This record gives sequence, C-alpha cells and structure tokens, in this order.
Amino acid sequence: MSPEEMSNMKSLISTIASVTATAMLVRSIASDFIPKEYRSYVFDSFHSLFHRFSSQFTILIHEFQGPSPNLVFEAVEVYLGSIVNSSTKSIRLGKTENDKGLVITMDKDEEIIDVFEDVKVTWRMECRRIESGSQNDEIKDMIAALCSELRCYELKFHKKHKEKVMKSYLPYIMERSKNAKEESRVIKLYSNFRNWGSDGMNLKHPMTFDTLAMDEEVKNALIDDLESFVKGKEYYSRIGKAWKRGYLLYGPPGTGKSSLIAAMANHLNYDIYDLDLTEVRSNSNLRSLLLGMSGRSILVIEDIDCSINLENREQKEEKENKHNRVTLSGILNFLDGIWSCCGEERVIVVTTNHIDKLDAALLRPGRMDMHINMSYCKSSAFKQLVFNYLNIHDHELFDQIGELLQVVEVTPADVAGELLKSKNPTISLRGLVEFLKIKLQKEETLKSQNGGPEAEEAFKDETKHESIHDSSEDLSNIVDL
Ligand SMILES: Nc1ncnc2c1ncn2[C@@H]1O[C@H](COP(=O)(O)OP(=O)(O)OP(=O)(O)O)[C@@H](O)[C@H]1O
Ligand SMILES: [Mg+2]
Repeated sequence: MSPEEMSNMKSLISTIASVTATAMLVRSIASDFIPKEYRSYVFDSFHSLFHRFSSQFTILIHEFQGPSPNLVFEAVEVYLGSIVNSSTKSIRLGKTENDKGLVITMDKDEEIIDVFEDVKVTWRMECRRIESGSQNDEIKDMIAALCSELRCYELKFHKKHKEKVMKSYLPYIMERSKNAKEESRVIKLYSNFRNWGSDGMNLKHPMTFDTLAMDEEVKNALIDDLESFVKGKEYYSRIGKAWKRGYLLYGPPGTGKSSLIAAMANHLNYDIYDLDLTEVRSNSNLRSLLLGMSGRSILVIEDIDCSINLENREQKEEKENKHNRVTLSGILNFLDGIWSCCGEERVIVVTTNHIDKLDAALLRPGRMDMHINMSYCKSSAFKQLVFNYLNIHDHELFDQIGELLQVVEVTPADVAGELLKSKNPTISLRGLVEFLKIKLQKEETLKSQNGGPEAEEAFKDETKHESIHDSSEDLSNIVDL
C-alpha cells in the first residue's frame, strides 16, 4: 500500500468511527431533543449514512405489502418460530382454532442468529406502534384497524453473501415454512350441504394407517400408491394426465370404509370435500361445486349406489335430466373432463356396499385407479383391533378366535364393539368368543332349517342391518364440532 493509499484508508476508518459514534450519540439524545415528527427522518438519514460505510447488508421484511399481508413476512415468522433456541430470551406463544399445536413466534427486539451453508445471518424483530390519524394515509388506517403495531423483520448479513441469501436462503425459508404450515394445519371437512361453506369444520379423526385394521398387504400397497401420487407432479405432467387419483372402496357396512378415508386424509394432510349427491340439484350445480374445491383435497362420494341410480343408465338419465337432476355422466365428465384439471393434487374416493350394482362406466380403468375391498374381519385385522383397544399383542384366546374368524363373517365394527365392553383383556376376549360362537350357531341353525344359499343371504342381510345401526359412522359424525 502506498503512503497515499494508507492515508486514505486511515481517513475512511476515522470517518466510519465518527459516523458510528455520532449515530449512537444521535440515537441516545434524539428522543429528548428532536421533535417527534422529525425523529424518523433524522434516524433514517443517519441510518443510511452509516450503512454506506458498513460491510453489512440489511433486508427489511414488513408485515404488510401495501394493504395485503406480506407472504414473505408470514413465511419468516413460521421459520423463525421453528428455529428459536436457548439463546432466545423471549418468545411469543399462541394458538388459533386452525393450528394443531402451539405457535411460537419471535418477540419484539429479540435477535436470532442463524447459519445457512456457512453464512451467518442475524434476524431481529422490530415493532412500531401505529399512530392512526397522524397521517392522512388510508392504508395505514386500514392496517391500524387490524392491529396496533407494525412489525418488521430485519435480516442482516455480510454484503458478500447477498446473492446466496437472495437466491438460496430466502427460497429455502419459503419452502420450509410452507411444509411446516402444512404439517401444523388442521384438516377441514367441507360439505356440499351449504355449497361447501366459507370455512369447513375441523376434522380431528384419530384414525391413521397404524390403527386401521385391514389386510396388511393391501394397506401397504395403498400407502405406496398415495406416496407416489403425492410425489407425481412431474410424472403426471409428463404423461399429460390430470394430477388426480381415484379410489373405489367397497365392502359391507362396518368394514372401515369411512375410517379409511379419515386415515387417508390424515396421512396426506388433505381436506375432505364430502359430496352428498342427493343434495346436488343439477349437473351445473355439480360442476360449480367441483370447481369450488381447493387442490390437495379428497373428494368423497359415499354410498354412490344409494345416492344415484346407476342402473339402466341411459333411460334413467333421460328421466333425471327432465327433473334437472345430477346424472352419472355428469360425474363421469368430471372424472375425465378437461376441467377436472383445474386444481391440482386431487384424490377422489367413492364408496359402495354393493360393487355389483355399480355401472361398468364408473369401474372402467383410469376412472377409479384402485379398487379396495374392505372385507370381513380376519386374523390380522383382529390383532390390530386388539392392540388398538386392549394394548396387547398376544393372548391365549387368540388361536381360538382366529379359527372362529375363519368361518364366521363379522365386520371390524362388530369386533370393535365387543372389545369396547371391557378394558380387561380376558373378559373382553371371552365376550368376543361368546359373540362369535352365537353368530356361528345362528348361521348353522338357519342353514340346517332352510338350507341353501338364500337362507345364508337372508342371515347376512340381517347382520348387515345390525352393523349399520350399531356402529357404522359416516363422515358427518367424525368432525370435531
Ligand atoms: N377396519 C377397521 N379398523 C378399525 N376400526 C374399524 C374398522 N372398521 C370399522 N371400524 C370401527 O367401526 C366403526 C364403523 O366403521 P366405518 O364407519 O368406517 O365403516 P363403513 O365401512 O364406512 O360402514 P358404512 O358402509 O356403513 O358406511 C368405526 O368408527 C371404527 O370404530
Ligand atoms: Mg361409511
């Protein structure tokens, strides 16, 4: 360095030092001597002068972008809440109806240091009270009506990392907070009874794939299918198909079809849109309902064979059209139609007790991608139920019950009903053995009295009704009101 450069450097350093000292001095005395209305002007001027000589770069993220909430602010708030650490002295804590757990946010004037790919950054939260009426500013007044203070996150780091922070760190925060928000979100259940309504009901159904009793292989195949669907955005666009997947659940009442839908919603964290076709006035009403659904959701049409007559399709549709009713082709148009691509990541679940009654057009491959048979309770489903209800993995009565389940057709709902009767495993399982024996005896007596498959069917019908009244539930019963 030449003597001249050395002297320039010295003078620069002394200028920075004096600006810094002056800035600090001004800050400390400004509150007493500078009139309120000029304070922010004076502070800002010194602030910008100071920054001209600083190696630090600062990004300010205000809570509002004009009159609208700033999405970056919201993302930063969620992100910082997830990284508060032991060095944080004070936090803000809250929970709304739409949050699963407690929500942590950074408190005023708190600082958090974060390290991203070896870049050290400092976050600080500033609050300024909104003095409404001080300026004739409409936006300010609007915001003042919503909150009493304006919040702003200040992000500081070395100038040389500007590009990394802008191009990698901030997008990383946006992505991470999106995922965190998804995870903490409460699943909603919408019903077409009131055209979905503005805000659905909170669905807090405890059923998960861990607690659902069904054939292990089918369950795993379904989970895999859901996983690849969720990750399939690029795949679906590459093959030119709408990003949707259809599941048909069929089986007798009480075998867990509604429970499986709840488990799917919990697994995917998707909202449920429960479509009662008997409430749909026309195909155009159906179309507007389907267009009103958000993405990442499950459209459920339960008991499709009961809500729409699927037999003699053409003849029926003629009649139904006269009454301006929803038709099967209206539904099928949605499943296949061009506007089914509006909104992404949609799962459609159709349930029925009578797969044999369904129109072949609905069963065609590509419409319902997976057909899942929810069948009577067999040994593996029984063991899952016993673990759920009694918290045991084994018992001396298991073999006997397993053998009875080979010959008696009972639903998981029937078994669950018996297991609920006592918390004592032996009492509960003995009760179940008795229940199965009585059912078997009834079945055999009926067969020997009347003989033939008709009697068997009559018996099955009788027991189906019992299941419906005893323990089946539909989606309207599984909301947390
Ligand atoms: N596979 C299962 N695993 C765990 N619990 C089950 C299962 N099936 C039924 N149950 C129990 O029985 C109750 C009724 O089951 P669910 O309503 O899911 O049957 P469903 O097949 O939807 O009947 P429906 O055809 O009448 O609508 C559930 O709340 C649950 O407690
Ligand atoms: Mg059901």
